[in-house]
Amino acid sequence: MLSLHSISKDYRTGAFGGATMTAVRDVSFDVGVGEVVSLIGESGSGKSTIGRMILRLASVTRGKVTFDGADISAYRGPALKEYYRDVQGVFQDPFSCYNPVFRADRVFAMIKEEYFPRVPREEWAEKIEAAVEAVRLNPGEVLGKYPHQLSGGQLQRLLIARALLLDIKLLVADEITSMLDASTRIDVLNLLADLKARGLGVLFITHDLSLGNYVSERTIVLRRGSIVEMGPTNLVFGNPLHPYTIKLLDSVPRLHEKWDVDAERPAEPAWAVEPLVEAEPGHFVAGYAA
Ligand SMILES: Nc1ncnc2c1ncn2[C@@H]1O[C@H](COP(=O)(O)OP(=O)(O)OP(=O)(O)O)[C@@H](O)[C@H]1O
Repeated sequence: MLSLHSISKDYRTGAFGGATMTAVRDVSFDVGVGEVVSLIGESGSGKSTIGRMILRLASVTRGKVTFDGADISAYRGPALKEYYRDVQGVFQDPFSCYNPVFRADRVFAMIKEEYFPRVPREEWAEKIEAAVEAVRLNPGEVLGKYPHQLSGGQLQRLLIARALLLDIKLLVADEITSMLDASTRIDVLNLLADLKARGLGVLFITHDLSLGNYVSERTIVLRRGSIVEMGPTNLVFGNPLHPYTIKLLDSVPRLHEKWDVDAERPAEPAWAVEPLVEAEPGHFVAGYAA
């Protein structure tokens, strides 16, 4: 379904844009139909940049992203609109996606105008109810409410319901649980399991290793823009082989801390991007030597 072919992203930095920094380097992976894949790494490792490139919110500097075999960079106008029928993103901060002046379900009206202008009002109302129920919300409790009358978890689920109205094939979920409290977080994770059961593919972007372990069948560990380890989640968690993954697993309680680039650099002067080696079937580790 979705394939990343050696994609890289350079950002221009410096006062006059004269310098560049490579935020993502030679990243390749696939997300299959109905597959949940976790993309894990510390803050600044390039996870969101990858999500944004998949969603066409950031350009790809080198390499390409294909969906069902077609290069997505070529899509313009109607073709891009069709792409968004298949692929949608949900992000960290649900509050920022709503205008406090309007009722929260206005987000559905925008989809109707754009994609379903001719669907009759009653049929549309039924579609909305079904989508809202699919995200484990009670339509009577949430429809017609203003954003401030709903919780972060409810707002987040309404955004997922909006994506479901389009009958998408892939959801890019970027830190969708990080602003939720612990119990709501579990609800949203259970919801992802439901979505998977419906055949939806999910790229679950998180800095929280334990959440990745909970939801995904495949895990990709990103470090400074490069993949250091990837494979079936049980192997990556049960038999981590790259020193960075081992360190991440050891430091689970501290993962929310901002990664301090300058503080870490002197300790690892010789760090380089190493090619991925298949250490055991399906389990790839950068620079692995048996
Ligand atoms: N628009 C931009 N211009 C310049 N640099 C950027 C831009 N967006 C991101 N970066 C830089 O690219 C690197 C990767 O950022 P990115 O947001 O992809 O990381 P992340 O792993 O998602 O981190 P977080 O979990 O904090 O969101 C960071 O060093 C960031 O400062």
